[in-house]
Amino acid sequence: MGCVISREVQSGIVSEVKEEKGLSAELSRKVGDVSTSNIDVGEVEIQNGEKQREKEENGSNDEQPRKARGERRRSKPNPRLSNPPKNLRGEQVAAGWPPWLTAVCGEALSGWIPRKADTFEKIDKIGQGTYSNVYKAKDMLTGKIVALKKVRFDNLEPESVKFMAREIIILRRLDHPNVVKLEGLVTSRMSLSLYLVFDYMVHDLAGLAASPEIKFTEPQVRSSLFE
Ligand SMILES: Nc1ncnc2c1ncn2[C@@H]1O[C@H](COP(=O)(O)OP(=O)(O)OP(=O)(O)O)[C@@H](O)[C@H]1O
Repeated sequence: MGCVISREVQSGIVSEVKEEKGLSAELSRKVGDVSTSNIDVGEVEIQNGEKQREKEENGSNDEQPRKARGERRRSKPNPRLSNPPKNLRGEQVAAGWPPWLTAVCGEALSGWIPRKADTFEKIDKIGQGTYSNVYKAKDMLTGKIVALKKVRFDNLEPESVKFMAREIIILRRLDHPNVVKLEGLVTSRMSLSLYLVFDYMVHDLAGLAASPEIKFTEPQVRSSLFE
């Protein structure tokens, strides 16, 4: 995302209806197993708990040869060590996020719900980046004008997904008047496509610099070079 310096409106949070089951499944497979169920953890705990009780009832605890310390820890799971990230992913998938996205940037999604693509009306294509096309659009829920950045995934390569995930994670953390704000994401549970929703900026730095009418002051030049 280039440096954009003129803020006009804010967007709402966003999601999409289009279902792309095959592609989504493929990407999930490539990005890694993002199973959202915690059932296996529960079963292990119950089974081990029952085994432990049986041993105590039979008084057979001491009959077993002592295992190495590390092995004992692995065979007796601590209920407090259940996997919170998996729980979080489960909640996020239930909320409508696609598993492949929660797998790569789940932490950056917290507090958001996905918006549907049909709640935006595209007005015009306004730009293109390395991994994206950018559209001016109207948020039909709020009436605000936003910039929708449609991310392209190159042959479902995990690297391009991770690249996009890094951008989301960093933008979600940034809160600075000179950095355009990421307002939300448009996607859905079975979808592969993803739009980032930004405040719409009337101008960008490159456009202003190219304009003969605009003269930057020295402090402005210093500041933009620093950034
Ligand atoms: N929030 C926005 N408001 C208005 N126009 C925007 C906004 N975001 C992007 N654009 C336009 O879209 C163009 C492409 O932006 P994008 O952020 O995808 O790519 P980039 O930062 O130029 O390149 P890269 O993808 O390599 O980071 C920008 O140069 C700008 O003209």
